[in-house]
Amino acid sequence: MVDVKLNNITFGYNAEFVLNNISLTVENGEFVVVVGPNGAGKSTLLKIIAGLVEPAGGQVLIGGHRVRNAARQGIIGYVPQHYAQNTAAFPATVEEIVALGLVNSGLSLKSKGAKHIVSHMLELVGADMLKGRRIGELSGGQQQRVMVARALAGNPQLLLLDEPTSGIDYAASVKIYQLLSQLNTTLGITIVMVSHDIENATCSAAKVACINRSLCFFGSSEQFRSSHATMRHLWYYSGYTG
Ligand SMILES: Nc1ncnc2c1ncn2[C@@H]1O[C@H](COP(=O)(O)OP(=O)(O)OP(=O)(O)O)[C@@H](O)[C@H]1O
Repeated sequence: MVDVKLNNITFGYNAEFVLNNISLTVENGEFVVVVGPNGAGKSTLLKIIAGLVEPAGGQVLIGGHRVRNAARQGIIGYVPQHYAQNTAAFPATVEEIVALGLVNSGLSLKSKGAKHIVSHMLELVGADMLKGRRIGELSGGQQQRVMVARALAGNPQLLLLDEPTSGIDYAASVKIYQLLSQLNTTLGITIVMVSHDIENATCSAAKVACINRSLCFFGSSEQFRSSHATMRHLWYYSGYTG
């Protein structure tokens, strides 16, 4: 378990200002969903937490360490956005994809130990029956489960997920949220997830961070759901007029 501290994070792509002075703390073992309209900077913020993008200003601390050190130590598991769409023609099997999560573990990916971990991770996400299948043959929901298994293989203390249910049907989405809740409560993994599915995500996550380039709201999911002001702010900036 680790906590995540964002201190005054600021970022822009070229001339475009994307994140403005964002500060928040995700406590040890907490499950936080990041919501906000399209273009709000959610994916960018997640990439900064993952250590994939360097902020222009401010600091990210994961368990008290600078994010680059945490990434090197394998503390972070990251599931990127739209993975499913990028893999259609990819020839690797599910087992091979999940084994990639072990590249920093020091284990040979062909070793018995690696195979054991891969099987265990696939069991954990309910995808063990898929292990010999090619990743590109799987449905979006199945692929997302495999990607969560890959992220878990490195034994992360922090799991970052960028829209894990995008393009996935309602029933499969609910199963993925249930899986994440279970991983959070049984393994104590800290989770930060970007999602547009406010209804389901706020049922699984204990806290919500609503951003629209700045932090608009950070508090409990119950508070968020009952806060009409927050919802109005969110929809106003997303162009929603209903
Ligand atoms: N690599 C990039 N180069 C330049 N601009 C980018 C890049 N990635 C994102 N942006 C811009 O930064 C802004 C924030 O993008 P980001 O993907 O972080 O938003 P988001 O909240 O995740 O959006 P969505 O909900 O649509 O996925 C957008 O205006 C986007 O066009």
